[in-house]
Amino acid sequence: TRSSRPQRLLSVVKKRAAHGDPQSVISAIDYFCRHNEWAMNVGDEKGCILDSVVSELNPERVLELGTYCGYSTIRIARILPPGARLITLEFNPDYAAIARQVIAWAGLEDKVQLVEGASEDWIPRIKEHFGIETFDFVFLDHWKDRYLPDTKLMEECGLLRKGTVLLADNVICPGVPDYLQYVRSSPSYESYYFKSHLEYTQAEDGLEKSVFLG
Ligand SMILES: Cn1cnc(CNC(=O)c2cc(-c3ccc(F)cc3)cc(O)c2O)c1
Ligand SMILES: [Mg+2]
Repeated sequence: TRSSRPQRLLSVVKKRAAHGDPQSVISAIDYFCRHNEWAMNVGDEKGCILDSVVSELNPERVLELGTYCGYSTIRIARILPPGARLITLEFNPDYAAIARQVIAWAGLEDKVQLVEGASEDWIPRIKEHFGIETFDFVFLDHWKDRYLPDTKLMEECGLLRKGTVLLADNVICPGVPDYLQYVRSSPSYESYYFKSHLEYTQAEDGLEKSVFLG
């Protein structure tokens, strides 16, 4: 049977990118998705915004919701300070299996822990399972109808502290209207919209950066 899109992405990475070189993995995926086959990675344009938010914050503890093929996982992990850790949750086992190989090809497996399962099942267990108090940075890129309930769940589980930065992908396309309304109207958040484009296209999309005020 035909290979899957994530399998095709992994084979491009192995063919075009240098083992242990995260930037070459990022470039190989972006080239393929722009010239051969679109895929729902955060992409190069929004990826540069992600890079700037992460490098300004220099987070020690990072949570990513929605791994897909690991593209944003390696974008973040490649610029984390030594000793920093990224936990990434992926519901789909096929995506997770590909992502593990992409992360390993980039040589970043020591900074990343990929966990398979539903975010609502894992979020309440992160503290005791990973020995983590709170997160410094959270990247939301999973199912769009889970952004708001999972954000409320992270608040309830005490995983956010004064100053924790949430960065949400796709706030325009496909869109997360309930999440946007919440973080923009809640007194517990200070939000900012980075206008950009849907990965590899000219359609509008953007990232919403929301600082938790406690
Ligand atoms: C199945 N699945 C596993 N994870 C997820 C969560 N991600 C998305 O849904 C997602 C979707 C799109 C997108 C798709 C079609 C379209 F026409 C326009 C945009 C872009 C993204 O950046 C995304 O993150 C979905
Ligand atoms: Mg996305």
